[in-house]
Amino acid sequence: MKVVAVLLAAGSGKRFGEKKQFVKLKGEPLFQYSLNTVNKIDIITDIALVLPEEDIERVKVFSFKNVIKVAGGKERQDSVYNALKQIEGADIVVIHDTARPFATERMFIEGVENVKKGWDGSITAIKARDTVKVVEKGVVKGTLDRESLYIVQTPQVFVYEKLLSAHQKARRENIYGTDDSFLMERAGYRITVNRGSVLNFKITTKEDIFLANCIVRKNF
Ligand SMILES: Nc1ccn([C@@H]2O[C@H](COP(=O)(O)OP(=O)(O)OP(=O)(O)O)[C@@H](O)[C@H]2O)c(=O)n1
Ligand SMILES: C[C@](O)(CO)[C@H](O)COP(=O)(O)O
Repeated sequence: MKVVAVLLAAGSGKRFGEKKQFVKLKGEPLFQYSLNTVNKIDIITDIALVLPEEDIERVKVFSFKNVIKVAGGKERQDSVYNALKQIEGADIVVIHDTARPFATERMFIEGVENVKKGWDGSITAIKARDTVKVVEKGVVKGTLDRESLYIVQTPQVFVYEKLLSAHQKARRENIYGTDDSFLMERAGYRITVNRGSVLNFKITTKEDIFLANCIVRKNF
């Protein structure tokens, strides 16, 4: 069975202020953390690393597994689609933001196992722990029922052919979402969740890289 990891590192880092995927965390570029984790997972056979087109040639990648480099697109969703087109023949695809350097092997493996059991997809998530309110123009409009609220992360694992068709449908309809599960949900597929962690946060702003540095240096 061909299980391919699509590692996304083609963002422009608008909220961070620079391309965060190349920022060094304890001597290694951020994107390399996800490669290191995926390299330890036997069930993942191949890797597609998605990079900004202008960086593809110069970026050095360390991996024991076969890695193809793919040029990213304008939006995250375009980057995923570019990778899907390059990995024809995959059975299962694992989509992961390299901006989440602390995703664990377990998260990848549980996702793949759920899909092998028959789910169309499995997404890493944690239950909401804070109270979530709807606020419009500074006015609190309501409080959501926390019991059914989950904070969603990556890795997200899908049946390859189904994710490809969900992406094609979204492109035909000019729909963009912030994750791949959204496209699968609107195409009617059944998605489950696997256990995430608060430590699997996304490096979005400079505050996040400060936290990540504390974690890798263990000085908190
Ligand atoms: N066109 C894009 C946009 C995002 N990503 C990837 O998707 C993940 C999540 O995106 P985000 O945190 O939004 O990264 P950026 O797009 O770099 O950040 P910003 O939205 O602040 O510009 C990251 O691993 C990022 O590299 C990508 O591969 N291609
Ligand atoms: C896919 C994701 O990481 C799940 O939380 C998130 O939706 C990416 O969103 P962003 O807008 O690209 O930061």
